Amino acid sequence: MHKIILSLKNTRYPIYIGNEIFSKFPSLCKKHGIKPHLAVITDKIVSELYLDELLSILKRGGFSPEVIIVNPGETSKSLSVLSKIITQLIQMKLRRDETIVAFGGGVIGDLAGFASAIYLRGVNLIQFPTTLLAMVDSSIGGKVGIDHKLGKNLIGAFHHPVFVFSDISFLKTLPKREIICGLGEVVKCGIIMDAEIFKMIETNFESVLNLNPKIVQNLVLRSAMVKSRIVSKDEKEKRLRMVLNFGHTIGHGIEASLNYKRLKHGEAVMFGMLGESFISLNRGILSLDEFERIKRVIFKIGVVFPQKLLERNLILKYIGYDKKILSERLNMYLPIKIGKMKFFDDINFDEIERAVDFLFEQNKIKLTST
Ligand SMILES: O=C(O)C(=O)C[C@@H](O)[C@H](O)[C@H](O)COP(=O)(O)O
Ligand SMILES: [Zn+2]
Repeated sequence: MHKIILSLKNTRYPIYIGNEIFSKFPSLCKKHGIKPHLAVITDKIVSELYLDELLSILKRGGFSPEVIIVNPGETSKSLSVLSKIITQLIQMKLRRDETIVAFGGGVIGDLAGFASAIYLRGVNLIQFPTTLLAMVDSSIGGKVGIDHKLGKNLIGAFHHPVFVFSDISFLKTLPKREIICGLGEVVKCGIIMDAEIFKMIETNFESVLNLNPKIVQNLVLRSAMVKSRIVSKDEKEKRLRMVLNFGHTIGHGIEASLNYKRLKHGEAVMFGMLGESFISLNRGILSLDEFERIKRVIFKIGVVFPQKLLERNLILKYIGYDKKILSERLNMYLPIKIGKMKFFDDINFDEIERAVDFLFEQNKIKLTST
């Protein structure tokens, strides 16, 4: 089992990563002083696959878990679902020094994480990600929150977990589409900071998709390290952390325009990365060669740009509501080569428009997953 320490100004916490480490979970909870009474928040899919096992290993370890189950999918990141969760937490009398375990993918991590940030003004959180996307990205760094109908993650907080527990063996039951979503954030880590990650996907794509444990564990580890390094330098996204938003300005606009249906976050981010790389290409700061590499990898991953469902102007409208734009000017990091980004504070909305138009021109993008 590997351990990465995320160090922040006021706290530090470990990210445990390994293959088939599930049984170690209760002893780690004990090591971190977790009280016996805890709330596991999960979704219907994860609960059908893994909840019995989690509950039995927790009970065997001396814990008394209670469970809250929500519907899977981004639409659960809403005020109404959050409110139901809070009601259940009150009814189960979860105390301030007790813990919520976010057991699931990115939606559960964000939603249960946000519940843990606001319930009784904050209780302990353990991030137990079960999807690739959650393991490499959303479980790390403390961003928790829900969506508003006008935009993604517009309501939220920074609330760090006591620890993150990533067992890559959970990926065996993950649908290919979810693996692909996670790969979106992995590719992002490659482009923004670790060219080796990008190369691994370029050259070992089939092994990654077939979940070769050695390669997958390496990708999860390297991506978690990229994320930890960035968050530890800029916890509250004053500047450097904005690099993790690569692909998300356009990506969030696409997701919101579809009302968070049809395209998943990681898929939308892939199109966002392609669009935002196009801005770099147009500015002459990214070579055509590097741009083509990015495009090839994204096309190879084979996500669908559901042109027929998308409306250019709606996407642009939602991009305009994005918090990155709401706060001040259009600031963003753009790739200048694979593995290296540069910050710009002079992006104008025309460039975003042209990038969105470019995505619509990519007729070659296969319609495979709708
Ligand atoms: O942790 C971060 O910082 C990120 O930007 C990671 C993103 O991949 C993630 O989707 C995040 O939730 C987006 O945050 P937002 O502040 O742009 O809503
Ligand atoms: Zn993301």
